Amino acid sequence: MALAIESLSFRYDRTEKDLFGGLDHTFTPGRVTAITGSSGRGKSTLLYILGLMLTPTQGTVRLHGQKVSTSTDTDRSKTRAADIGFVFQDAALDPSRSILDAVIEPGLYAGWRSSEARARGRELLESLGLAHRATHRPGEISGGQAQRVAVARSLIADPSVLLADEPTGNLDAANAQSVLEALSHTTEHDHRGAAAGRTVVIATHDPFVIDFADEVLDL
Ligand SMILES: Nc1ncnc2c1ncn2[C@@H]1O[C@H](COP(=O)(O)OP(=O)(O)OP(=O)(O)O)[C@@H](O)[C@H]1O
Repeated sequence: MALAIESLSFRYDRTEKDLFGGLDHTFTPGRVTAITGSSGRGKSTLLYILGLMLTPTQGTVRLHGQKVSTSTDTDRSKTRAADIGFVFQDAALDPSRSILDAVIEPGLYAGWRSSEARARGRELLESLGLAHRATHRPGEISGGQAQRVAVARSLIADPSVLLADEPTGNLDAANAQSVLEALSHTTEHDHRGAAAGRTVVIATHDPFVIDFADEVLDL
């Protein structure tokens, strides 16, 4: 069991209503789960909780059997760097650095050697159709290309858990397909020797993503 929520409840403040009402779910390694539900149901919030950026009001998040939702800030940051990739809806990239530098940054935080991270960064950009943009600055690429850069960045450290918030929003069908394949593909040379594949969780309204997913969690 890679990632699970147990009796999960969350409120932004006491006057707001509970978003999940004691939700239980186990996310299966090697599978893609689409989180669906109408606007405001808490799809993004659930990703932030799974990504250890928000703490549940009640209930637990378990990663590899460990109760991670209640660990210290330092431990949660370490877990995030080592295990969790996140594709945000509005990824802000440093305008002064190249696309390749933006992509490899989380790999360097996770302890990858620069040469190793750069090689993998180039591979990821290639698989997402962006090899020719590696030396460009973020201001020189389109919205759909920026979305794919955010995807490459989330994958650089080969996380066992990948959380993505509407990663195909600006993409045509061919690019949406390559994003979904990249997100769900685990490299053979996983530096931690982890098996069983990546746990991928995608918050989405996109029927193409819902169709691609192995499982759907409707909020
Ligand atoms: N920082 C915040 N403080 C207070 N309330 C918030 C905050 N962020 C989100 N909310 C509220 O929590 C609820 C869930 O928001 P969330 O963004 O998780 O929903 P969503 O299902 O992802 O929506 P969408 O499909 O529109 O992106 C909404 O009612 C939203 O207004």
